[in-house]
Amino acid sequence: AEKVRIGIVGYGNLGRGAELAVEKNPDMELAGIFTRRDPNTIQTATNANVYCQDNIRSFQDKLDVLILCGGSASDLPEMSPELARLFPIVDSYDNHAKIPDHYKKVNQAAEEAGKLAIISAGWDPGLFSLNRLLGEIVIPDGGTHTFWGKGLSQGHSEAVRRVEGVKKGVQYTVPMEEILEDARNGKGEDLTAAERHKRVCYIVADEKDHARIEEEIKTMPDYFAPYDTTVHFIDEETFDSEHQKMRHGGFVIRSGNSSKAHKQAMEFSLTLESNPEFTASVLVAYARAAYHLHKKGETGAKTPFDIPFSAMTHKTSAEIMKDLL
Ligand SMILES: NC(=O)C1=CN([C@@H]2O[C@H](COP(=O)(O)OP(=O)(O)OC[C@H]3O[C@@H](n4cnc5c(N)ncnc54)[C@H](OP(=O)(O)O)[C@@H]3O)[C@@H](O)[C@H]2O)C=CC1
Ligand SMILES: N[C@@H](C[C@H]1CC(C(=O)O)=NO1)C(=O)O
Repeated sequence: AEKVRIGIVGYGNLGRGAELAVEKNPDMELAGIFTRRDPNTIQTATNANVYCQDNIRSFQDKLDVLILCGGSASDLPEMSPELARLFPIVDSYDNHAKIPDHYKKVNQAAEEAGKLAIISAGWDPGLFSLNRLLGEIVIPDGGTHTFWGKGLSQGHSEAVRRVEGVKKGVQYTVPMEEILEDARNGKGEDLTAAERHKRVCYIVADEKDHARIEEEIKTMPDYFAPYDTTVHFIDEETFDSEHQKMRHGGFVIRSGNSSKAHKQAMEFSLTLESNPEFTASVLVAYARAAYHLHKKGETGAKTPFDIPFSAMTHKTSAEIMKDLL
């Protein structure tokens, strides 16, 4: 059977993860990696073809779906609507406060072009969103708790790297343990994410820029402003030796009452050795769905809530029926 031809746009942590994830899916092949940098400077893990992103329009008959791996802070708001006009796309846009705006812009572009776009795929937004909704559906009288980490948030790390003067940077999200325990006992359901987590950044930058960079990070809307944030400035060799891992994970807990007599609880958790490789694996599954749903004539922007698992799997409907038994 014909393979789904994938294009990866943006070769950072997520792009490298996507390159490896395509290899794990026999019904897919990597048509090419597109970058805004000089393709000759890019070393890939799988000897993939690397092209200038400016030339992507000429690939319209050479690939089926684009997986957009740019940053949510400033790349995807421009790229997703622009590329949704040319190809079916999947993105991982994760600035929660601005997802409705992103959806509107991408939907308009995709509808005008008669293309399908799946936005905000990944794990949060993404798999955690699906489990938050499922929890509300099956335990209507209850509360939902989301915890991330301790681990490296790619969205927050990419956002700090975009601050002028930051040479290297990462952000770790740290859940408050005492609140995590309460959540398991159904307490604290009205706490905000900022009341449940601290954010800790490690930055390499010139001393003269430290005060400005710290201020810009701590006041950054959506990503940092509501949180208790700590910014550490370290030298480059410490950064290179201590901050290369991108572990992450977390929980979605829904707890509540099915009657006066009984409490119920539901929990979905992730333990990730590589945040980018896991996220990319989710994006590849949504790329499969984008391909099949687009072929059926579906158009416009979709979120993970709109995508049936049956479109995300390579298995036939008879095979997934067997999975139910
Ligand atoms: N929804 C979810 O659950 C998740 C969402 N995400 C999203 O994924 C986004 C991307 O994360 P991540 O891949 O870690 O970000 P990176 O900073 O690694 O990459 C972002 C872009 O920066 C450019 N870039 C990468 N490395 C370099 C470099 N050395 N020099 C110059 N440019 C570079 C690349 O574009 P180019 O090749 O064109 O230069 C790349 O696409 C995040 O912003 C986050 O929002 C991530 C995890 C989970
Ligand atoms: N979008 C996040 C995925 C999870 C992690 C996270 C956080 O640590 O704040 N929020 O959502 C990422 O980019 O890693």
